[in-house]
Amino acid sequence: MTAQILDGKATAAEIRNDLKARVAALRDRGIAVGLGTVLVGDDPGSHAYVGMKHRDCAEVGIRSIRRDLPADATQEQVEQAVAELNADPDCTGYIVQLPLPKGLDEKRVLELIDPDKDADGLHPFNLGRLVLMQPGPLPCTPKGIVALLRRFDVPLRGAEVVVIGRGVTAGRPLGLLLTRRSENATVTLCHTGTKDLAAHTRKADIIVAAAGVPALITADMVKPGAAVLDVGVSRVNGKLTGDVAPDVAEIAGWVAPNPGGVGPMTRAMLLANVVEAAEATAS
Ligand SMILES: Nc1nc2c(c(=O)[nH]1)N[C@@H](CN(C=O)c1ccc(C(=O)N[C@@H](CCC(=O)O)C(=O)O)cc1)CN2
Repeated sequence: MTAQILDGKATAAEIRNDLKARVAALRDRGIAVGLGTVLVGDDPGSHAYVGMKHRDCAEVGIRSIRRDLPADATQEQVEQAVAELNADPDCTGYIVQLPLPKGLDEKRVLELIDPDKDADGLHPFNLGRLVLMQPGPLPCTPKGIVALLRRFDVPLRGAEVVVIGRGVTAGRPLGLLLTRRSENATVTLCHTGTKDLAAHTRKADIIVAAAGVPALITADMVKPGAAVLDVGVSRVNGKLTGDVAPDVAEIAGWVAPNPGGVGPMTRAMLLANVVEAAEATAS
């Protein structure tokens, strides 16, 4: 079997096209949409992701607001950037690019974001809404994963899903999303303390690997026909490497590659969150 590719790049382009029309409709009603980013330090990956987010904004007609701070920025400087975006009427929503450099209090920074401008859905208030299944902005990677699975008709209802990684941007909120009544999947959240990972993955209809361990998932760990989504990113000898070994595509039914799978969907969902927030205030 050769897996069908869950093409996040093409799907994200379709979503941006739809968002472009919605941004234009808002503009016709006199409502401008603006996305802000706070980027601290020199991490090449973070710089690349933030650059791509602003490029996407330009394509869709969303105004970009950048606050770039040096690697030695103090907690006060980061909090000041957040306060400025909270107060900026041109900023519909914004994100603080993660991870922040060591020594900065990430939790405190996220808590200072105005929950109504929280384009990442990572403020505790909005994560609480997700737990309570109330409407609100959803974290972009899990929202993108669900949109990708739906776009390619991967069955979710009653599916056994194994998520590997309990991080706050991907694994943990994904478990909450997939167990909503609208998705109705059964989720096992695996992590570094999981005793026999393969015993879990072999039973799964869908595997989402977000551990950041190169080639963690190999073909012998996958049930034939399962969907496998690669979210993890590591650098091996300077080359970006995902969590899923290439031979998995020979046994899986669907594969979300990395790059080209979940990453572009994460960015598309960020724009969607900002547009949805603008539409909600306009109605
Ligand atoms: N504030 C946040 N920080 C981080 C998040 C997040 O959702 N919010 N998630 C990740 C990184 N991330 C978003 O910022 C992200 C990861 C990957 C991509 C992407 O488009 N990747 C491309 C490949 C890019 C390349 O070639 O380097 C792909 O997969 O095709 C976008 C965003 C951690 N931080």
